[in-house]
Amino acid sequence: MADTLLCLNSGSSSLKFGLYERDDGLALRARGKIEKIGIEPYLLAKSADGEVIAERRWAKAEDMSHESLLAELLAGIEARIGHDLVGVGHRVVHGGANHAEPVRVTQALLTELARYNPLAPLHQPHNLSAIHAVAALRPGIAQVAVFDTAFHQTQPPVATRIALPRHIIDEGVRRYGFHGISYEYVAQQLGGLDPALLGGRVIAAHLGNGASLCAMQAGRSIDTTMGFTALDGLVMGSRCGNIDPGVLLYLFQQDGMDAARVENLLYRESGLLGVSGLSSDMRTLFDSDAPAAKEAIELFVYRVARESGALIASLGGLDGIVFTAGIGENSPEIRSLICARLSFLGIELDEAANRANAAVISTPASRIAVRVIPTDEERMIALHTDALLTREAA
Ligand SMILES: Nc1ncnc2c1ncn2[C@@H]1O[C@H](COP(=O)(O)OP(=O)(O)O)[C@@H](O)[C@H]1O
Ligand SMILES: CC(=O)OP(=O)(O)O
Ligand SMILES: [Mg+2]
Repeated sequence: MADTLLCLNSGSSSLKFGLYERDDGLALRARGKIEKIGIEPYLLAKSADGEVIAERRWAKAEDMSHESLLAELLAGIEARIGHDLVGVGHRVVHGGANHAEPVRVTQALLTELARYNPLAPLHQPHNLSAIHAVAALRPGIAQVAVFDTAFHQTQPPVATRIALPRHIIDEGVRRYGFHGISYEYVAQQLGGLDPALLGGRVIAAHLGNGASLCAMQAGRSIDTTMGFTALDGLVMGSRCGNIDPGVLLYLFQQDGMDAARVENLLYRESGLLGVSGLSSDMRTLFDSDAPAAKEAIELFVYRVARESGALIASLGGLDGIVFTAGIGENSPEIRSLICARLSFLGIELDEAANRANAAVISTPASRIAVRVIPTDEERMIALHTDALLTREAA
């Protein structure tokens, strides 16, 4: 039986996974997602050729913690493919300043990473609890942490600096950037599809539930819209993005909110959800006739274009845009609206290609190449986990 790797991407309300065969060039054996954790968990897993291999809904009364759901997932996987799991790779959203590469999980690492829980409250505690759950269920199995921050370690110091007094900066208060696993995968794919473009100046737009832009020069991150935390930058599903810090003072001083209330407001009640008053989900907003839903979409697009302008200045020009993640891969309307706002750059969209979610959606005459590259964070985690375990065994 072939050695397999399990890769986990655990978020606030979802747990995505991929299962890869090590000796077969990391061929995908199964992938899936548990959604709506904490509400009404729903598992859908498919084989590499798309056959449904597991589907389950949990009733409200059942134990549906991340840990118990992961236990069921592991049992289900092993019932199907046997006991050949040799390693588990995890997306860890915040790696702080010390990790430019994936690392083997140790007790000391877990202690270090738990310090970042307050800096990524929607992700980090779940990332770490998945690691603890695997350690409890399969003691001794090799676990690898792959960081969302690592790809951005190539940013120049000026891009990471925050204009606060030195003693605060010295505490590690700086811009890090996130979605790095996705950006690294997109850069690799782009290198295969269009090496000349990868060698140039590119904005990669990861537009999902969390959303950010990455300015890439020669395939490396030189700037990004997320900063110290994954709250910064674009308008997101339920996060506000870039905000005047004076608003926070107002909330504390005038509205009398405490830190926990403000954290909840900024991470869970704002963004598309806050502006629309309806939903954090872009599809729901498109299905709605409510003026507030339209305003939320308009603001999302406006801010992508505005932040793109900032990154184009960081790059000193622009050669291409790559859209990825849930909205970026699947919403021709959003891509078209963003590109219309940026048409002054000489972008010309091929509307038929855009509607078809084609790989290239700009016309041959367009001064800027516009592409769609589906991201695959689980596969990127598998590549890193495999490479690290191979190095260790050598
Ligand atoms: N066809 C579509 N049109 C518009 N938005 C879409 C479409 N498909 C998915 N999305 C949006 O993608 C977002 C989820 O993106 P995803 O990358 O899966 O998020 P995450 O991994 O952060 O949970 C949701 O807002 C969802 O509505
Ligand atoms: C970092 C981040 O925002 O991730 P996600 O898009 O998965 O929420
Ligand atoms: Mg995501």
